[in-house]
Amino acid sequence: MTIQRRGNSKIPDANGIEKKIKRGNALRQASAWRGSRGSLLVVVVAALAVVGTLTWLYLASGDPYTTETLVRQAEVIAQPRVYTVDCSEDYENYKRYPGCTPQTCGRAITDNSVTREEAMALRRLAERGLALAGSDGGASILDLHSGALSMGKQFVNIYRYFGEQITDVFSEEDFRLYREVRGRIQAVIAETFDLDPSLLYLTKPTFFSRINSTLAKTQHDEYWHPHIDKVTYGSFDYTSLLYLSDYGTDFTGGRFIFMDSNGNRTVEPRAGRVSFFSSGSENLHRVEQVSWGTRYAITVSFTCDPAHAIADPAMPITSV
Ligand SMILES: O=C(O)CCC(=O)C(=O)O
Ligand SMILES: [Fe+2]
Repeated sequence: MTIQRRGNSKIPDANGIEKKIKRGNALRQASAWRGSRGSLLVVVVAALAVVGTLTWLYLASGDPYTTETLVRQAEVIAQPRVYTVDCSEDYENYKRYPGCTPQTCGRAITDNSVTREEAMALRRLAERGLALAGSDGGASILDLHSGALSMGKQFVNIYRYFGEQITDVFSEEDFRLYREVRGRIQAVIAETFDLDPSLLYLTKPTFFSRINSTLAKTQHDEYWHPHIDKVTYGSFDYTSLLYLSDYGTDFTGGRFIFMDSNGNRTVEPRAGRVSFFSSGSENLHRVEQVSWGTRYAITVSFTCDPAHAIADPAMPITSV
């Protein structure tokens, strides 16, 4: 007799059960994955919404802090490029001199007042003077008016320290060139700010600066701090800077930066370039740290107060 396997089709064998279990597991895993994929999608969509909203808010409110280059080294500016800014209240703490005290404030740059040849001659003068000593740190100054010269961690008076020897270093021609250039800077400041040039006076300090990337040794080497010239120097009403070397080729870093409430505005030094501005807190500024090379400049500044006027630097009268 044939033994029939009854109900064979209905009762699954061990293999069949195993397969079902595996299929069940696979289905459960797939649905779990579908579930986590769904929540991931929600997170991504939410993140995109947040980023989108922030970007929109940022663009709608305007870039809160920008850096604008007012003039690049390679440009040559024939006519002063003038930017007016509202005058600060600083001038109210000082006696006003009609025809001179800033009423319109601002900043301007020109490459047309001093030639590159004149700038090179002044740079050679600075190189010769500063070669006599110089700071141990990265910033040295030479003030032809007072005679102050950086030496190590302090200053010496070149006219006293070197005596008659100074006539081997500087010539009458050097002082004539300084005077000539000072006069032209005075004229362009007066014209730009609509002043009577005869009511503007050279004031102190007026100095050559040489900056390199050597580590600062004293506070005098820390030229990069933001400052306001009228606060730092008191007598200044208009500051001018005559650059004697080129940003990018003679040095890197060392750009001049106007620090406005809504951003930085930079001037890239160029030999022969004159940058000038009213000296109050409307023109808070700093110099970027020099990262390579050597930067030369002259600070030439003017006051409206005759009591703070100084004479042009001159060769001291040496005894015969
Ligand atoms: O050299 C410069 O560009 C700026 C110097 C300066 O800020 C200053 O002499 O007060
Ligand atoms: Fe300054």
